[in-house]
Amino acid sequence: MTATVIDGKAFAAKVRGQVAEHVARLKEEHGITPGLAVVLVGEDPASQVYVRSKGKMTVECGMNSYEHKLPIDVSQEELYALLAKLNADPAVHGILCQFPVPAHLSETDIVAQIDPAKDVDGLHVINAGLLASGQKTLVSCTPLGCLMLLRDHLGSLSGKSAVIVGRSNLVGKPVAQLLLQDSCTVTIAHSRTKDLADVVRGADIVVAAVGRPEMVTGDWIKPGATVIDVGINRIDAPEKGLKEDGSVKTRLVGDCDYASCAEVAGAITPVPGGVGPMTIACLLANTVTACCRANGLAEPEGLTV
Ligand SMILES: Nc1nc(=O)c2c([nH]1)NC[C@@H]1CN(c3ccc(C(=O)N[C@@H](CCC(=O)O)C(=O)O)cc3)C=[N+]21
Repeated sequence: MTATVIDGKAFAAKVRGQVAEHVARLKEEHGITPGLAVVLVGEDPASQVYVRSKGKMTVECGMNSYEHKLPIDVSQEELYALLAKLNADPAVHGILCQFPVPAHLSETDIVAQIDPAKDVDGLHVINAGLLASGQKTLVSCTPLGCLMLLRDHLGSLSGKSAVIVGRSNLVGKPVAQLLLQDSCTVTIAHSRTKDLADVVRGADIVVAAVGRPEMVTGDWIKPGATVIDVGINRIDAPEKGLKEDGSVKTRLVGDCDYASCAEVAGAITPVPGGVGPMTIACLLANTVTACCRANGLAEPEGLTV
């Protein structure tokens, strides 16, 4: 058997199309343009690429993009002052501080400075708590993207057994909350889980979010299961040769060993082209949602849970 490939890239383009429609309607009917502010500290090349791509797609959807680049040695006070300014700015409906940040800053403390109503990353404890208690909130982009892909592929998730490998606040925990809300029987497995492969073999739905390249192999997968690979790992690919500067070329792999998992699974998300593009699409969706809520307007259907 060969798994159906879940095309996250195509689905993300569809979601961005829906976002653009809502944005156009907000403009026409209410004269409002949603705005997303992205804060980047330092000059990490990978982060710069992501931030540029987010800004480009924000504008493509008809929204305003505000990029704030701060030097790597920016003080906590200066960063918090910027966040306070963005919190107070009525043209800004979503705020995202790109992670990772330099060691002298704390990601937890940064998120706590962001107005929960503008926390389009869904990371503020208020939003995490609202999600955990089943209330309306802004849901983290990657977990929301995983849920959209699963619902699209499987329809109802009710009664299915889901095993999430990874317990991070960014992905594992919120994905578990969302799947529980959709009536899955949820297990959160992690590095200390005993007989991890056996646990995963019981799952109708596997969400791999550990950050370990190609850790989940085909012999862990129940035949026909749906596999969502959240991992984005850049590994050396000497078979591709050398870059101009003499360093080894790299390739992107997930937390699943794609070839062996695809032989057993019913469906699987590829890396790249799976969950990654959905993360950005959901960030844009969250910005529209936050904008509608801020203005007391009806929320876009299909873009929230
Ligand atoms: N506050 C914050 N929120 C985030 O959501 C956040 C963050 N910080 N820091 C970094 C991670 C990473 N992340 C990705 C988003 C899209 C792709 C994506 O679109 N990937 C493409 C390929 C990209 C490539 O080729 O490098 C794909 O999987 O097809 C990947 C990774 C968001 N993050």
